[in-house]
Amino acid sequence: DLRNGLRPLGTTPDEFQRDLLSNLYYRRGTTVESASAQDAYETLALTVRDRLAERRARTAAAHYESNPRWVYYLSAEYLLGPQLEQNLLYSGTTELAPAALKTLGFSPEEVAALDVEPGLGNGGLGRLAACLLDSLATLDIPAVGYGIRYDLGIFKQEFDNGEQVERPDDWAFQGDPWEFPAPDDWQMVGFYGFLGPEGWVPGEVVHGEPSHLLIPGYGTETVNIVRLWRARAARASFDLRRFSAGQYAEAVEEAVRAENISKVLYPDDSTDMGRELRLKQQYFLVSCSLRDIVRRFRFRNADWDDFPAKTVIQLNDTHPTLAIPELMRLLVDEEKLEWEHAWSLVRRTFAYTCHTLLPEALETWPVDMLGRLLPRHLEIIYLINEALLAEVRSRFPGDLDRVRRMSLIQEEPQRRVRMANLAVTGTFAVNGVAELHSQLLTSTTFADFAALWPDRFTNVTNGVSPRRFVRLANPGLSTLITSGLGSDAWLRDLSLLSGLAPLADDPAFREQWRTERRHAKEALGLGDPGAMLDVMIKRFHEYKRQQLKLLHVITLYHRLRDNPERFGVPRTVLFGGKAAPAYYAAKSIIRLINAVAAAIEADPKAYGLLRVVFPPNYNVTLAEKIIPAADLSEQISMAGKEASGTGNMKLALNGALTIGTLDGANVEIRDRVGAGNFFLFGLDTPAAAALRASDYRPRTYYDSDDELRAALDAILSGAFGGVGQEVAHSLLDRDEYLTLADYRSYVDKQDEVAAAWEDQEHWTRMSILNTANSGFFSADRTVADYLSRIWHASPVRLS
Ligand SMILES: CCc1ccc([C@H](C)CC(=O)N[C@@H]2O[C@H](CO)[C@@H](O)[C@H](O)[C@H]2O)cc1
Repeated sequence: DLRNGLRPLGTTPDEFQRDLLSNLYYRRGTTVESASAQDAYETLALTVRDRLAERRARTAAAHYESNPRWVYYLSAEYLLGPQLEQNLLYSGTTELAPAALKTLGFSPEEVAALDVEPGLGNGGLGRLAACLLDSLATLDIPAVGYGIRYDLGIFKQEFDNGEQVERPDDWAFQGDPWEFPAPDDWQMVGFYGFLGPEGWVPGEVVHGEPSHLLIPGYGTETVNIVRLWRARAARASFDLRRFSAGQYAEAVEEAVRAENISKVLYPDDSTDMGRELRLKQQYFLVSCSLRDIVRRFRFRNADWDDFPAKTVIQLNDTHPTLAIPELMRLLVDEEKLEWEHAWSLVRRTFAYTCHTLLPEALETWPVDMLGRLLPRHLEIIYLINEALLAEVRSRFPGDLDRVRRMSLIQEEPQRRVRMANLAVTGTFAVNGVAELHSQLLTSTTFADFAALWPDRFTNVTNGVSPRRFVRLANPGLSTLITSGLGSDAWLRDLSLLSGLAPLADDPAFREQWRTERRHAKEALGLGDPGAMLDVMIKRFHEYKRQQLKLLHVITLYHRLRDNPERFGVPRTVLFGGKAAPAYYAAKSIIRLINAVAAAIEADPKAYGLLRVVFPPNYNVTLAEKIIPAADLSEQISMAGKEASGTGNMKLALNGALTIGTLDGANVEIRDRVGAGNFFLFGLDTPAAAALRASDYRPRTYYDSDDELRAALDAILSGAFGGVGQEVAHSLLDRDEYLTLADYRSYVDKQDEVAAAWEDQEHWTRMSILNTANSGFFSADRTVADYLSRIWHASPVRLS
């Protein structure tokens, strides 16, 4: 191993420079004279990667040595973000890169622009997975993330005449210097077929080929991995006979069919579309990953009874829930364990995190589709259901409704398998992602299961990586925080931020704070740095209520035109986010926002007072630029709908003030930063639910509120490029998420925001206190909670 003759890679500028050049020659196969920016980027990446790979080798050796309890994170999505800056920071080579690149004739900015992020996720769920992996490594926990290596990630968003258009995201067409292909660890996955006397006989077999990316810990030696599976046709599937007969398409048909499984990420983040290919993707992920997990277990263990002691598998929402019947199949059909024995192992191995409250986001699969694709798994699900319903009947005799509600099989209108019920039944722990969310799960979505298994339910409030979303995204403010606290220990213990609170009373520190924030706004270059930057960045969904923010913008515009004294302070409103391609209502809101933005931009009266900007293709890279510059964070979802939110945490940590409802983690943010440092408005969850359940008439709000009526009438009249009437109609007729009911409270609260902004000393004080009191929202704390409440794994420190 490393100590035997392998010289550790150097950390001096010369050694780094030398390694960069040798990588340019020997691994990139080019010279300084003819090196392109892409050559420079890839060479730098390899040079940095080597230093992490060295730590990876030592980590793997230590993990093998200690045969620890492993945390396996199964997720259909990972939003890892751009890798270069992070790996430079985590390998301690940030300072070495600029000089070395200079010898190749390129600047760090030129090269960083080529650092394309792997967009292997939609939004919150995918980014949370990435933040948790970062914290698992930083806390030296033996862990592996498993996912799918989609060829095409989340679509690129462009605007055509204000309309969202989707372009394929071929993120790795240049190859990815950060990944390690490991085709030799391939796995076989079966689909379709029939149940013969000897068990399941698959009708189609594909290969899963893994590659992994390094997940370095910050301020520690540990380097874990995320293993991503890519579908390939089983060996030699190319049909030479057909090819030589000129049937070229047929010759590669099987290969294309196989590769399609990991071809593209499904861009929906809240509605179950029930596509068969998505089900194939989910089974492909869990089958490859479980075989790999069993292979790793077998390295050091022989007794199946040790499996739950050595292994905890976290299901990131319902998407990998097929792992439960798949492990049952492996243990019963292949390892020949007794059913009950296998079931006791399975239930002690899996845990499930639910990330939503929207009924339409809870996945259900048609029994006939699942039965055709995975006949043995349907059989196993039926057997699991039998045992479940027997337990329900014995605990709640005669309660047929409860049996019907809890069954893994929905009978009406179509027979479908309820993946959330299966996830709860086959796991030892179920958690929501914020206090309010977890409460609502046990009082609504999973109330029946909470009555049956109360101890199974817990909460783990989300968190975010302080390294990526403060240190890397906001280096200026980070330096000021470190100087204010006297050390950068806060990067590994974010609770230390509380030491900033006294500095909120220090005018000099406040001045520096404002200066750093101004620099971030200038760097963003979207709107006048002196204006308040009011930011709403998240996926588009009617429950998140981008439409409410838009009604406020139109109201401000009307005030600006009709009674400027009520307008308030110069403001730039920034929207960022994608809508699922098939989500028509969300795309209408995007189009209307762009139309309103254009109308205001074209109105000289608005110049310097009000501006709406909507940079396309919001992703992790853009988030890192926008978040440090934001003054006001819009967290305005209908109470009871946003499971947690994580953008809210990133913005508060960077000193933005939040205007928000008592929803998701907003509740905990407000509790920690103090009610005086948070702009609360709107109906809370019980009030919203009551109004929703009553005969809510949105039109009454239209009739009784002049400003609201004026705003909706403007849209209806086609004042904004003649678009958006359908948005206004749906608000007046249905308004499922109580936008009109919360309008007045919101607009009035925004007036308070404007008044607060007038007093910059007061605003800066609140800004510093938001950062100081948001240490709780570190993903390190989140992982520590998962460890103490669910995972119970221990760190393996490298000597
Ligand atoms: C079936 C289609 C589908 C795909 C993805 C999802 C995700 C669960 C949606 C998601 O990203 N949820 C978000 O998860 C974040 C991390 O926990 C939370 O902070 C957000 O509140 C939640 O909306 C639901 C349904």
